[in-house]
Amino acid sequence: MVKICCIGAGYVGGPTMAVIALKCPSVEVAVVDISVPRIAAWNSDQLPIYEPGLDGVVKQCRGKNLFFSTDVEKHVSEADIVFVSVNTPTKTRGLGAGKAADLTYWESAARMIADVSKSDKIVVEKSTVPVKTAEAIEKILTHNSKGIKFQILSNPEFLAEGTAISDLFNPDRVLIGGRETPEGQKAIQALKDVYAQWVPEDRILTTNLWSAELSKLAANAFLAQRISSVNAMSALCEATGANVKQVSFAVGTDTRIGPKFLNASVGFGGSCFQKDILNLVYICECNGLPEVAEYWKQVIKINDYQKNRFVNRVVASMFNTVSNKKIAILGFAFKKDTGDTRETPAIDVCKGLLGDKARLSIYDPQVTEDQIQRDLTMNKFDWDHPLHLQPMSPTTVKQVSVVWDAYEATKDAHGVCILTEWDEFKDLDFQRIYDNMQKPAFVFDGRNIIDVDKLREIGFIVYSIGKPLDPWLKDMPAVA
Ligand SMILES: NC(=O)C1=CN([C@@H]2O[C@H](COP(=O)(O)OP(=O)(O)OC[C@H]3O[C@@H](n4cnc5c(N)ncnc54)[C@H](O)[C@@H]3O)[C@@H](O)[C@H]2O)C=CC1
Ligand SMILES: O=C(O)[C@H]1O[C@H](OP(=O)(O)OP(=O)(O)OC[C@H]2O[C@@H](n3ccc(=O)[nH]c3=O)[C@H](O)[C@@H]2O)[C@H](O)[C@@H](O)[C@@H]1O
Repeated sequence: MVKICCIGAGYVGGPTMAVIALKCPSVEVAVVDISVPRIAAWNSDQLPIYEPGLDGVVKQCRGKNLFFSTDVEKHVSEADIVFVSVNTPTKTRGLGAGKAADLTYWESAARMIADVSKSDKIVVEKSTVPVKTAEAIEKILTHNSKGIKFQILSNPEFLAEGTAISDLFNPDRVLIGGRETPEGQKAIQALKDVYAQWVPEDRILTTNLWSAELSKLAANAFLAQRISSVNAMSALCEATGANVKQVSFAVGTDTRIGPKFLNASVGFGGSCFQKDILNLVYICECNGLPEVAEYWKQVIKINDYQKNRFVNRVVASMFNTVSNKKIAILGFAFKKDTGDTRETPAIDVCKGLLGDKARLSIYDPQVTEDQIQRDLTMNKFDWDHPLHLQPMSPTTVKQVSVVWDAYEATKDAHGVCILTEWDEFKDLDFQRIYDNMQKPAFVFDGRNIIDVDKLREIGFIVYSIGKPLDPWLKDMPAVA
C-alpha cells in the first residue's frame, strides 16, 4: 500500500489529501500539523475550515485511509510520498522584506524530513514557492540524509477556496514538475499514478521543476491581473457613464479573452494573489529585470487604488465625513462560500472608515467576532503564520461591533457597504432595511450584486462599482 503524508493541514493540505484518500482507496493518507487545535478540529465534527462538500468527503474516508495527526515525525518516516503544504508568508523583516517569500516553515519541514527518514522518499512541493526552491530543498535533504535518496517534485495547487472540492474532483490540469533524470521521471510517474485514478491523463501535465514552480506564480499573476484590468476599467466607467458589467460582458465574449474572472469588485483578496505577485516581483528584481518587476507591481497598485477609491466614495458621498456615523458592513470574508479573511479587502475598507472615525457594525455569515477583531488589529502579513505563532490581539477595536444578522447590522445605520458577494445579500428585504436606516440612506455595493434601479426606487442613494453614477455622486471626487 502506498503511504502518503502531507505536512500542513490547512486550506490546501486538508481538502487535497481528503480527495486523494477518497479517490484512491488503496492509498493511506496521513495529514500532519504542528497545530494541536487544528488537528483536533479535523478529527471532530466541526472541521477547521468551511468549504462546501468537504464534510462529506472527510466523513467517508476519515479513520479508513485518511488520518489527521500531530505525530509529524512518525507519519513522515513511514511515508513513500511526502507532500509539504506549509505556510509560505511574505517576509516582514530583513532581506526582501515586504516582498520575498519567507521559507522558514518549509526549511524546518525539510530538515525534519531529512532527520527522521529511514527510507527513500518523494518530496512534493505543494505550497507555492519561489522558482528554484526545489534546488534549495534538495541541498537541505541531501546534506543531511545519511545516504537516503530523495526526489523533489513540484506539484502546485490551483484550487480556489469556496470551490475547492469541485476543483479537486475536476481540475483543469494537474501539474507535476521533476528532474529530467531517470530517477526524476520515475518519481513523476509515481505521483502521476496517484492522480490518474480520477484525473484524465491528458490533463496531467509534466514539466521540468522550474517551469512547474514558475507556472503557479504566473497563473496567479495572470488571474489577479484580469481583476486589476477590469477594476481599472471600472474607474473609467464611472468617469464616462459606461457600465462595467456591459463592458466586461462585451470584452469577455471574445473567445480569445473569455468571460470568466472579469467581475469588477472592491478589490481582490485571499491569501495568495498579493503574496505570490510580491514574490514574483522580488524574483524579477533578483534576476535583474526591473521593468518586468514594475509591470507586475502595477497589478497590486491598482488593487490598493480600488480599495482606497471605495473608501473615498463612501466618505465623500456622506458629506465628507463618517465620524461617529454607523456604517453597516455586509460581508467580511474575501469571497463568498468561505470563512477565510486572509487579505480580505474588507480589512482595508474597514480600517479606512475607522480612520475617518466611523462606527462599524459588521455581519458575515461565516466569520466570527474574534476573527474580525484580530484582523483589524493585526499587522500586515502577520496572519500568514501558523495560528499558534500569530500575535494575539491585545486590544479590541471599540468602534466595531459584530452581529449575526444583516438587519441588525443595518438598523439605524447611515450607510451600508457590501464587501462580500454572499448569495443571501441579494435576497435581503431592502425596503425593510431602508425603513430602519437614517436618511439619506446610502448603499455602497463593492460586489455589484444588488439591483441598483430597485434600490433607487426605494429611496437609497446607491453606488455600485463601475456603474453609471447616482446624480448625488456625480460631482464628487472619485479619489478625494
Ligand atoms: N489557500 C489556498 O487556496 C491556496 C494556497 N496555496 C499555497 O499552499 C500553501 C499553504 O496554504 P494554506 O493551506 O492556505 O495555509 P494554511 O495556513 O491554511 O495551512 C498551513 C499549515 O501548515 C502548518 N505548518 C506550518 N509549519 C509546519 C511544520 N513545520 N510542520 C507541520 N505543520 C506546519 C500550519 O500550522 C498550518 O496549519 C501556501 O504556500 C499557499 O500559498 C496554493 C493554492 C491555493
Ligand atoms: O493560489 C491560490 O491561493 C489560489 O488563488 C486563487 O483562488 P482564491 O484566492 O481562493 O479565490 P479566487 O476565486 O481566485 O478569488 C480571489 C479574489 O479575487 C476576487 N475576484 C475574483 C474574480 C473576479 O472576477 N473578480 C474578483 O474581484 C474574489 O472576490 C477574491 O477576493 C486562484 O483562483 C486559485 O487558482 C489559486 O490556487
